[in-house]
Amino acid sequence: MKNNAAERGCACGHAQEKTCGQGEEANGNSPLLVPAHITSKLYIEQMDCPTEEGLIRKAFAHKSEVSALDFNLIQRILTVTHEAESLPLIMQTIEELGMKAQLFVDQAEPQAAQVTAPQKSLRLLVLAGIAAIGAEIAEWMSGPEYIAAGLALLAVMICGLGTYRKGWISVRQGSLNINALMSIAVTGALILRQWPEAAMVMVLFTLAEWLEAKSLDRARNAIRSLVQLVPELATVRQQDGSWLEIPVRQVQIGEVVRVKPGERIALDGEIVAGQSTVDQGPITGESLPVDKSVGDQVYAGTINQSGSFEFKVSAAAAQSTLARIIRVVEDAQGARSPTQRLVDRFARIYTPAVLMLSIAVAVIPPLVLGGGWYEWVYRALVLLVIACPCALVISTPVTIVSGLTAAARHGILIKGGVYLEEGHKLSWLALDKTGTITHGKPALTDTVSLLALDGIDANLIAVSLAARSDHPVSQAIARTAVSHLPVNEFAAILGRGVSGTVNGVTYQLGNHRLMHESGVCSPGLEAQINALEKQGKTVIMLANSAQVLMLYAVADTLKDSSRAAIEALHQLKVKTVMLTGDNAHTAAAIATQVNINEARGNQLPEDKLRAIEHYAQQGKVGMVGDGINDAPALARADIGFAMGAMGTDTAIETADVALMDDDLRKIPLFIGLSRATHKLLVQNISLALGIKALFLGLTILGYGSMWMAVLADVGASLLVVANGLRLLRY
Ligand SMILES: Nc1ncnc2c1ncn2[C@@H]1O[C@H](COP(=O)(O)OP(=O)(O)OP(=O)(O)O)[C@@H](O)[C@H]1O
Ligand SMILES: [Zn+2]
Repeated sequence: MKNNAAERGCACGHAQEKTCGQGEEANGNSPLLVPAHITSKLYIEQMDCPTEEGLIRKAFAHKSEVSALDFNLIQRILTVTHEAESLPLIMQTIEELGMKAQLFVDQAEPQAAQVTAPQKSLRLLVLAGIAAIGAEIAEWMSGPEYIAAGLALLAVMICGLGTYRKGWISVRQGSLNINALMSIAVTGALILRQWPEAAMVMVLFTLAEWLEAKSLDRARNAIRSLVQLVPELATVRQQDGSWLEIPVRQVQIGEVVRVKPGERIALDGEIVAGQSTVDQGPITGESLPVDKSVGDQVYAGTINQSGSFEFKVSAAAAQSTLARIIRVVEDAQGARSPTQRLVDRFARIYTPAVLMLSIAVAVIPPLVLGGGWYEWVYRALVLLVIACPCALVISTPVTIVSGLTAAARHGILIKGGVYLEEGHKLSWLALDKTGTITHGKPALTDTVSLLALDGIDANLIAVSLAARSDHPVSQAIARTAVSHLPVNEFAAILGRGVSGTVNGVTYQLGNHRLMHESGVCSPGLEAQINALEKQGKTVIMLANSAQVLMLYAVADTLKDSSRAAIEALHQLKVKTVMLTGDNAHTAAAIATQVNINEARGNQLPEDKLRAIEHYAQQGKVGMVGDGINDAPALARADIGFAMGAMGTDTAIETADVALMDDDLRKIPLFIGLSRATHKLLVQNISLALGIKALFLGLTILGYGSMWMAVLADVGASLLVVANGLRLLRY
C-alpha cells in the first residue's frame, strides 16, 4: 500500500498510471499552473463491488480537482489524487452516493488494514425470507390476494430498501447498476401482481449480495492470517538490564529483544547472543528449521524452536520483511488483472445490451406481433434479472486474490495478477548460473604459479585485488588470506574481472576473455584453461601488462534443489536455458549435471538480453537471476524472478515475482499455481456466461421465470466464488 501516486507519477505528483483517465487531460501538461496534488486514502465500507466503483468513477469523472482514482475493492480502499484543499468536497461527493468515507491512515504496522466490516443483518434477511415463503404459500393455497400481497410487500420492505436506495442513486447518476435493475424488476413484478415472485427475487438477490460480501471477506482474511503471525508484544532489554514486554510498535531500531523457545519472533533483526533453530516457513513457505547463531538474520513472524537467543532489532515493525510482503500482496490485489479488465469491459457492454433486448422484448412482440402485454413485459423483467453480471464480475477477483494469497503462503511474492495469469504461458525459462543453479559460493580448487618474478609475491597481489571485489569468484580467492596489500586505481571490468595497481604496477585479475583481450594469452595457457574448465571449474588469472603470473580455478557446488526444479519444469513443458557470464565449458558441464536444455556461456549483459529476445520469439519467457549483469534481461523477460528476496529489499521491489528463499523449485510451483488459476478463471467465466445464455434462451422462448433467473444468478455467483476460493488451499 506504500506506492502512492507521487512515487509512481511525475514530479507534480500526478499519478501516471492506474488512473481513471479523467481530469488528466485538463491539467496533465502544465504542472506549473496546477495546484499541488496530494494523495489520500479513503476507507469506504460500502465499496466492495464493481458496482460501487462504477458509481464513484462516474461521480468524479468531471471533477477537475481529482486527477486519479485507484480502487482496491478487496481492502475497500480508494486512493485519490487530488488538489490539496478538495478533500471535504471528495468526502461529500462520496456521501452523496450513499457511502461513507473515512480517511485511512497507513499506520505503523500492517494490522492497520484490519478494518472489520459489520455484516448485513442476517436476521432481517431470514425474516424477509419467511415473509416471502409465506406469500408463496398464500398464493399456492389460493387464499385472498391481499395476504400474498401484504406478505410480499413486507418482504420487499424488510430486505429491499437498501437495494432501492442504491438503485435510485445510480439512476440519478445516469447509469443503471445491478441495484437499479433489480429494483425495476421487482417493482415491475409487483405491478404485474406477481407477489410471491417479487418477494423471492428480492430476498434471493439480497442473499446473494450477502454471500458475496462474506466470500470476499474470506479472501481478505486469508491475507490477514499472514499478519497475525506477528506477536503483539516483544521482550525488550531495558537500560538497567532488566527485560520488559512492550508492544512491538514501540520497539526502536537497535533495541535488543529476547526470544524464548517456541516463541514467535516479533521483529526483524540480527542475533547478538545465543543460538537456535528457526522455522522460517511463514515467510519462505519452507518449514525446514534453519540454524541461527550470532550474526544471523531473523525475521518477524518466523518461529523460534528449541534454543533461546537475543537479537538486535534492524527494522521497525511496519518495515519488517513480513510487513513488506503483506503490502506487496495488497497492492497486487488492488491492481486489475488482464482477465478482470476484460470481464469488466464485457460487463459494461453486456448489461446495456441485455437491457435493450429486454425493452425490445417488452414492446415489439405486443406492438408488432400482437402478443399479450402482460406476458411479454414479464419476460422483459426476467431479462432484467439476467442482465446482472454479478457472478461474472466477482469470479475473477476472487480467484486472483486467492491465488496471490496462496502463493504468498508458499513464499512466492507475485507483484500483480498479470503475472499470476501469464505464468501458465511460459514456454522458456532462462536461468543464470551463479547463485541460481549453484550456491554462488565457489571454493578455490587449484592454484598454479606460472611465472615467478623476483621480489614479487604474485599470490598476495591476486588476493589483494580479489579482496576488493564482492564477485563470488574473487571472494573465493580473497578468503584464502587475511592480510592484503594496498590497491590503487581499483576497477571492475564487467563480465571479465578486475584491475588495480599494487606498488605502482598495474595488474589484472580475470577470466580468459580478459587475458585474451589484453594480449597476454598463449596456446599453452589455453590448453591449461580448457582442461580445468571441462571439469566444470572457473579459471581466472593474474597478469601484469606483459605476462600471466598466476592461474586459479574455483568450483561452485550445485544446489540440491536445482535438478529437481529443472525436471519439474520440463514436466510442465517449460524449456530451460542457462545464461551465464562464465565460460562456455563450465556452462556446458553444469548444464549436463542438472539436465538443462540449452546453455550459453560468456554472456555479457547485452548478450543475455539478446538471448531473451531470441527465445521470446517462441513464446513467453521467464528469467531468474540476480546481480547487475542480469538486469536488462530480467526487465525484458515477460516474467522476471528474483530469488532469496527475504533479506533484500531490492529483489522484492524490482522483480515481477520474488521467491523468498533461493529454492528453484518454487518456480515450477508458481507455474503450477498459475495454471490452476487459469483453469479456474476459464471454468468460472464459462460457467457464469453459460448459465446466462441458457436463461436468456429459456426466457425468450417463454420458459423462464423471474425467480428461476435470480436463483440461477445466485447459484452461479456462489459456485464461481467457491470455485475461486479453492485456490487458497493450493
Ligand atoms: N570481480 C571479478 N572477479 C573475478 N572474476 C570476475 C569478476 N567479474 C567477472 N569475473 C569473471 O568473469 C566471469 C563472468 O562474470 P559475470 O559476473 O558476468 O558472470 P557470473 O556472475 O560469474 O555468472 P552468472 O552470469 O551465471 O551469474 C566470471 O565467471 C569470472 O570468471
Ligand atoms: Zn586465449
